[in-house]
Amino acid sequence: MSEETIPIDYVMEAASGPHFSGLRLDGRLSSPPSSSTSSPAHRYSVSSSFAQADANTPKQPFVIGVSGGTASGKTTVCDMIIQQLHDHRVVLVNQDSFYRGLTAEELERVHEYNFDHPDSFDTEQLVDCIEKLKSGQSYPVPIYDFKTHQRCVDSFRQVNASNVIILEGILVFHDQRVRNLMNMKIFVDTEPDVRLARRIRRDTVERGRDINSVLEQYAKFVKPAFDDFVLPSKKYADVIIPRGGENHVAIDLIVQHIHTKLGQHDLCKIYPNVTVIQSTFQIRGMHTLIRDQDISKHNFVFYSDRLIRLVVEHGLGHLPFTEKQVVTPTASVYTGVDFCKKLCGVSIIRSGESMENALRACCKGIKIGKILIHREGDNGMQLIYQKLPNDISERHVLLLDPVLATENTSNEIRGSVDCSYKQGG
Ligand SMILES: Nc1ncnc2c1ncn2[C@@H]1O[C@H](COP(=O)(O)OP(=O)(O)O)[C@@H](O)[C@H]1O
Ligand SMILES: O=c1ccn([C@@H]2O[C@H](COP(=O)(O)O)[C@@H](O)[C@H]2O)c(=O)[nH]1
Repeated sequence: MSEETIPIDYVMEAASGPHFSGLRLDGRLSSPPSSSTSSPAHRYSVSSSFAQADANTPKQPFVIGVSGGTASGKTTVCDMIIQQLHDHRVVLVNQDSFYRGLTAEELERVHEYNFDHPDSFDTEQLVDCIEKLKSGQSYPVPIYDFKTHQRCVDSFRQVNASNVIILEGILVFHDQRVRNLMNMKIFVDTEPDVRLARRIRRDTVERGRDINSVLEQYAKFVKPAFDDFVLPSKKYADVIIPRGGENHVAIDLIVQHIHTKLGQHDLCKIYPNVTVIQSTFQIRGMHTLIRDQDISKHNFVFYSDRLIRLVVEHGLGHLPFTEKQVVTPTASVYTGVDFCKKLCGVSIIRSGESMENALRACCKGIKIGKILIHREGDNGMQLIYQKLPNDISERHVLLLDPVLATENTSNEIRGSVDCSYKQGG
């Protein structure tokens, strides 16, 4: 392995850091592995560069609060927003996860416990969670069990920092400290009788209740608390969605607004030669696979190749063409096109300085025509773009995702690009 490459296991470990959303296994390594062929300096600089990339993340996450009565369709609306924001990393935090959990005494008299009162939530912990996520740190969110009314003692959901944080719950607008953390507040407004019907079905099917206890709890606690706390907090909403998840128009408008706020399109407006390759769940699925510390080397190479192929194909689509005529086996003339320039591939580890050096080294005598950004790794790449030298002759540069900077890329893929460069550390 050359001085400039980094062991795959380490690259993947570093890449599983806090710039990813979603679940993360507890107890993952966060320090470099002890046995490795790369120099300690290399290993240290990769580790610190990831931490740095996080601290330097230019924008704070966009925090959306979604409130509404029980069974109004909050979760459904959140799922629809997440689906439509597929090209951004989004995490969903449920206020329910911050239920305090009942003491033995309270459990004995569970029918007298008011789960709809603000005091039943640990709001300090909820605030701490959102503040940490906003500042780019990950957070161990508790797991609450609606059947036992307890939190799991030995497990939690490790939520990582993301572009968008959605906080959902009946009382997320009640406390001013929580409201102040939000950039957008949505209230899902559904008729009480529809909500009650849904709640009866959901609580008997999913939460282990019988109809009588659901109705009793509804009359004693749920409805009064809705009138006292949930409904009055509706006035804080920026957007009210009647009919919840059925309201596709409202959800489309909200998603459009979030896209604008995240400034994805502005990047392309400011830098006309930047092209962002839209992410899809399929692409993110492959990124997830290659970053998994348990992936086999064979699968790592297989999925890396598939990802690189997407970038290469996209890059080829940006090359200029000239007309070319060929003679077919039946002796007719076919007028087609031929590339008139070549691609230059650059694989970069996500670090401001080393990326710049990589580009400078790679692009000596080359003018950068188009820059392709693969969304999964675009933070570092936006950074480097702003520092690019512009005194170089004409060629196209293709930036591959940093985690793919290994020597395992297949020859077939390597053959698609004119020149490649590997930079580690
Ligand atoms: N538009 C809808 N039509 C029919 N059922 C729905 C609709 N929206 C939600 N539901 C169902 O109602 C129940 C509660 O919805 P959910 O989105 O979990 O509400 P909340 O998060 O506000 O409690 C779920 O069982 C869900 O499948
Ligand atoms: O142990 C518990 C905790 C909560 N509840 C009820 O849940 C709803 C809130 O959840 P939604 O998904 O927003 O409906 C709240 O009205 C509580 O009454 C519970 O029954 N048991």
